[in-house]
Amino acid sequence: MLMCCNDSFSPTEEDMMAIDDTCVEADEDDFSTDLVGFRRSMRLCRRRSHSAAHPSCPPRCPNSCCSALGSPYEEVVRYQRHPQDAHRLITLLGPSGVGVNELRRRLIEINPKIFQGAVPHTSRAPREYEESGREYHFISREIFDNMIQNNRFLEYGEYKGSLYGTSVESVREVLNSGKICVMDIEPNAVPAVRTHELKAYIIYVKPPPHERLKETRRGAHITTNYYVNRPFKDEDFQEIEESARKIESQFCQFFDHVIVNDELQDSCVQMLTAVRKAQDEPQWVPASWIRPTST
Ligand SMILES: Nc1ncnc2c1ncn2[C@@H]1O[C@H](COP(=O)(O)OP(=O)(O)OP(=O)(O)O)[C@@H](O)[C@H]1O
Repeated sequence: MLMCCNDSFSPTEEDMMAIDDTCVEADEDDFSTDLVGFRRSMRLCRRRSHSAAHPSCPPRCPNSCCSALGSPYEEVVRYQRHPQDAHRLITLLGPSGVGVNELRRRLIEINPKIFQGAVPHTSRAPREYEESGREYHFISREIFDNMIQNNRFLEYGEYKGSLYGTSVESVREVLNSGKICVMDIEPNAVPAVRTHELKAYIIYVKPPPHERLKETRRGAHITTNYYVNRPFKDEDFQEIEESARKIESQFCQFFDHVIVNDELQDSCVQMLTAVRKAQDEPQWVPASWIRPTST
């Protein structure tokens, strides 16, 4: 368990042991196909996802998102979250297959009293064991479309004929409960989460050098558009590396922290430290988050 005093926390020896336990448990975990499907459907659909905020941003966007994407410069100021303020949204970003989902899952597993994911929405029918508001908010396609029109999603996409998306409201719900919301995003959602309200802290998950990538993923399995849980192949590593290069070349200015996902346990420790710093220590953020400009 993590200590959490006055909204701050710091990993202790016990936390590190919890990380060890989590890692061992997770290694031994044999995820059911359904659970894999649950985790994957959001991520796979995100590969073809859209960000709701981008097209709707006014020319002088107060969120400094669109303008920052197109400009090499952005005015920044030092910001420290007040203990009474909502936590910053923690977002994990990285090439598909690098381990973004694994890290997010482990972080929440380490201390679900502190970390939580936002409940996504979907237009697909619930399965027998699913409960609306727990796995997903199950809504009709019509309502989903309506929410898209009203810019209620941070990102959304279609997978196997159903829509999936994460709404600002779902993230807000977690933040309002006092927990730290952890979300994995696709690059095109960067503008949507970089807002005055969410103050997203973006952790980029980077693949390690080629040989280490191959070595560490020797016993691991990947889920692609066509296969659930098959061993990694050389082309997967090449795809991860190629995708990493593209993300880095286009989005590196938005990375608040970079984790090279080599050994999982090290990555978990690094992630905990980064998350604590994001919440409790001064960070550079866009000036417009602190002094929103009038439009
Ligand atoms: N550091 C690591 N060492 C060994 N295996 C890892 C490591 N990180 C992740 N994995 C494994 O790699 C596989 C892919 O990870 P994960 O599902 O988190 O990928 P992802 O980045 O979310 O991509 P996708 O979009 O395909 O879901 C999983 O089986 C995971 O357990």
